[in-house]
Amino acid sequence: MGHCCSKDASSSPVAKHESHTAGGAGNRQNHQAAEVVPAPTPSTAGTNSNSNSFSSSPFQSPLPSGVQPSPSPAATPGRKFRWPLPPPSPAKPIMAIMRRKGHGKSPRQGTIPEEGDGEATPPAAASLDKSFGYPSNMAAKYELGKEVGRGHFGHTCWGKGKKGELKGQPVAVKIISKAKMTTAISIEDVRREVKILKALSGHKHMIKFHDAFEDANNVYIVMELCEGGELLDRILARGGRYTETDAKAIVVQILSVVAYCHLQGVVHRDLKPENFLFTSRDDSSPMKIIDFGLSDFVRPEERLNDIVGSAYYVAPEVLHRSYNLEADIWSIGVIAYILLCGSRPFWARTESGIFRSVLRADPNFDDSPWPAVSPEAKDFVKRLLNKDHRKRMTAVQALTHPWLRDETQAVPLDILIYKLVKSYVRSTPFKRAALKALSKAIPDDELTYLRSQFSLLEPRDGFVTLSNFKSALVRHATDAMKESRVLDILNVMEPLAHKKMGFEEFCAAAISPYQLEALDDWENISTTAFQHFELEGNRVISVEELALEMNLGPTAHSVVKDWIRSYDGKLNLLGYTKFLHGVTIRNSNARHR
Ligand SMILES: Nc1ncnc2c1ncn2[C@@H]1O[C@H](COP(=O)(O)OP(=O)(O)OP(=O)(O)O)[C@@H](O)[C@H]1O
Ligand SMILES: [Ca+2]
Ligand SMILES: [Ca+2]
Ligand SMILES: [Ca+2]
Repeated sequence: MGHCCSKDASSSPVAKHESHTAGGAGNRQNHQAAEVVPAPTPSTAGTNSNSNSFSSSPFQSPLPSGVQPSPSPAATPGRKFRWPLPPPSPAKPIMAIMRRKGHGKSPRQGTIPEEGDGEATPPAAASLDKSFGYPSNMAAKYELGKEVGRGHFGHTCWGKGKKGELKGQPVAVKIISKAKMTTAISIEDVRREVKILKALSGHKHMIKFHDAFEDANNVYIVMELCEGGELLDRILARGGRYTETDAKAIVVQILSVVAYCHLQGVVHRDLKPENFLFTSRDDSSPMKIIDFGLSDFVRPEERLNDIVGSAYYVAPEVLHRSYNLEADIWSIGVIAYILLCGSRPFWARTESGIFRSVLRADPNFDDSPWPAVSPEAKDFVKRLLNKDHRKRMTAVQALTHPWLRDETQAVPLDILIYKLVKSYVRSTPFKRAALKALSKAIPDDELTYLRSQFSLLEPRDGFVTLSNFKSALVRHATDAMKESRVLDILNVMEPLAHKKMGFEEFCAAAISPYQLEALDDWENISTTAFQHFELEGNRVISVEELALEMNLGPTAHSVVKDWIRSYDGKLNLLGYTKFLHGVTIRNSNARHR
């Protein structure tokens, strides 16, 4: 059902977005094959339970006769049929009404955000300051032409430089109406969009920013013009499915630019095929990432809590209001899934149905074409679509995954190693011994990644210290990194200042037990690791001491008792793996730390 029905539709931002949804879809149909049917918007969902509403899509095989699609995949775990999913048509933003920064609501496991979650308190529009400090003389520098694209927040026009370097050059001008900036948050979003575009311009898959202007009615963002259309349109034109080779070329470009954003402490929060543009019509044209309208700066350890993005692509932890960079990785998983099979991994007719699916349903990897997809590709997608954000690969790790690995390409620096090494140098000797044993059991695939990261730290005589970590970050810093305060993490890595770390110890420091646990081979890995631990690190430990090591309260004593062998007072295998994870008993159902 419509999500804005309980609110004053005329003034709610949702209503505005809804109307733009319609405009966007109509616009798209003009330049696309007529048979492409966008997914139903929630406002039509309640009245239309007919599976034939998608029958004209090029991706559809018809449902078995008499089978009604369930409105919620998650609610029907034992179902016999998986209905064919609709095509990946333009996604609309998650209802703006759920957007509440710093809203005191703590994430609750298993709750699904609904309309009205988060109070809608439209501030007096008159009190909003809509001046950005951008120059107003756009007409002097650029000529404006016809519309080339439209989103929910703005439309984009063709333009041409009138003077200077860009004289005679085509550009794109995204026009964002000030009338639609009805909250302080939406104004801040535009300010941040410009700031981020400016700071990140430079990567080869990043849209190049030229200028920002404003007048009484609009903000204008002048940028490089991409003439090859959206990735979404190419997916649709191909009938939804890419060969693995073609999918790889797309996914590598996405990961490469997202790895760059992430190192700078920028989370995009709206990764979807609509937000990647090809520079030219050419089949082999490179792609550029656009639309930082929902992006934010984030420190490595910070948790963001506002629910933004597009429902089909939103990560579960975003719905739980506690997330960081890994949320983007989930969205890339959704895109990769779509490229490889032509359907969405999480789908339902209503927004809350999609959320339920995101939170609880396992994507289908069994039906056609999945049996014909390589095991590496499947493993790749599964490791992006892990519901536990701690188990997900980072963008850099994904680039070094066997499905994509390319020895000829430079691997970017990964902020994850800073987080992990930081925890390592601040942990107890017993924990470090446990991690050292684990590092001796890791598969070669993981070593490729670790080697690349270690060499990016430019070790001297095989050793790194805090200054190596510092200069590696500084070497890659843009203005965005100042804003996101990524460099702050170096302050808490202080124990490394007077310590030299060789590759062996780096491996122990820069591995994540959570990520390793997600591997099919985890049982073998942990058993082998435990054997090393038995030889070198397993010492006698009391229940009290173990609880202390793991930051557990006295109530946990009865649980950890079972992790210690009665005959010699050392950890057993179960205790070892639990200890590695640092499970907190009381919070073991809270997935966010
Ligand atoms: N640099 C560009 N060159 C060509 N077309 C562009 C460019 N930037 C944006 N567009 C077109 O304009 C559309 C809208 O731009 P953008 O995605 O930035 O707007 P938005 O309103 O924030 O969108 P959304 O609804 O996804 O939030 C894009 O989907 C694309 O088709
Ligand atoms: Ca769009
Ligand atoms: Ca967009
Ligand atoms: Ca946007």
